[in-house]
Amino acid sequence: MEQLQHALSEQVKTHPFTPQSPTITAFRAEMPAVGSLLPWLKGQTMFPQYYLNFRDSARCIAAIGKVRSFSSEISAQEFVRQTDLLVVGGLTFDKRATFWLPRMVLEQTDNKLYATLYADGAQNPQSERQAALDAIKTLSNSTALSPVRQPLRIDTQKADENRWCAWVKKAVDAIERGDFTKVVLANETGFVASNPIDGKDFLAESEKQNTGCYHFLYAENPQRTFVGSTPERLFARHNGSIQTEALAGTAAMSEDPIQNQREAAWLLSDPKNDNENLLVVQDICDNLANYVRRLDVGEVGLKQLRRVQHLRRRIQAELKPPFSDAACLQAIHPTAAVSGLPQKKALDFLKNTENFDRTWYAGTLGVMTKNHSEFCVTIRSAFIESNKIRVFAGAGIVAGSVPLLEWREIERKASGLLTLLTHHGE
Ligand SMILES: C=C(O[C@@H]1C=C(C(=O)O)C=C[C@H]1O)C(=O)O
Ligand SMILES: [Mg+2]
Repeated sequence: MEQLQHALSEQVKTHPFTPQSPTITAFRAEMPAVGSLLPWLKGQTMFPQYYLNFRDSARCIAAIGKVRSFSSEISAQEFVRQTDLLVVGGLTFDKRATFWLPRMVLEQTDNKLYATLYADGAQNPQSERQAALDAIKTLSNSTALSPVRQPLRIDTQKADENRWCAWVKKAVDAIERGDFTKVVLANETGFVASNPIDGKDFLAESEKQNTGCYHFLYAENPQRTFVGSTPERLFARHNGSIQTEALAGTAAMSEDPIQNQREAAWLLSDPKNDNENLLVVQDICDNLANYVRRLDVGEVGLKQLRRVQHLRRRIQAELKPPFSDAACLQAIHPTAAVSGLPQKKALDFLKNTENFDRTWYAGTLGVMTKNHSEFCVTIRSAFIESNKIRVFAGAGIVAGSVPLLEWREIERKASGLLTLLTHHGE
């Protein structure tokens, strides 16, 4: 990190910081890859803080501070197109957009660590120079990660087993009446721990145990951190190609490989779960239709995790120019994997049934650049506030859904995060 500090200070010292230049300057430096970026992030006091460890590559981003903000996906995209810089952020479940250009971004790939520091020419030159120098100092801050295991006590639950089963029954009745074909109900459960839970420690433990996922963290301020480990991609775009997927339909996973295989065979042949998945395929394909010139849906496969396994169909498409991330976000989020189908009817049902605001749960977080953008779906997630944690989990309700089985499904999904606190790691 000293290497990065030195290289960046040299650049900042010689930069003119001309008054009222509208442009953003990016100062860049690189060094060989280090271990996890989470100890660095844990050592920071600058907010917002953002972290995204990608699912299918070694790429990982950690960012602090904010130089510019964008309250719509369109304005974020315009900025990215004009400047060729990166923005981070996303959309809440109900599509409120928050994107920003951070002050400092660390990006790690297989073998390199890149640091980029941004300075805004539209700001006062003296204060921008100072802000840049302050950001460079953060590179030497780092706090060792600590274990997170501790006793938890359940505090509040938006739906207990009985209420959940009533919600599911109401949904199945509405499906039988023909109001909609799928709705994804969710629950929020709050727990109290004896000591404060550190979001970075928690996520580091999740990275160890919940492999095969995107790991994300977003903290707007020191009081509240949104974290999670999701198996689900919203989309990844490389120039004009996008890769998305229908991830829906669930069976149990345990430490018993024979049992897991039995569950997998059942999942792959169960019509109710296949229907859950196919409705997501239909939703994504219909919503992308206007923006693509070719679209392929892959064969059904399995996405196996620590506590659950899912059906997955990969979807690959060629976008029509001008390859718009904003259009993709608006077209497919929230997919029928987290909302339902038809969407409007399903969302109305959720508004009248769920007794909490989802905010960032089942939203999307990612990064946007001119040529490459990637967003995950923020399920398997939680809010951490001091010694309290609120965990979210949902399940797709379709014709044939059995309330008690859907209850077990959401309890298993939530356990992916909760067992990090309550069980012994390896
Ligand atoms: C809504 C969630 O997961 C979604 C619902 C699934 C299902 O019902 O089978 C599977 C994966 C996700 O599409 C969640 O984990 O909160
Ligand atoms: Mg399900």
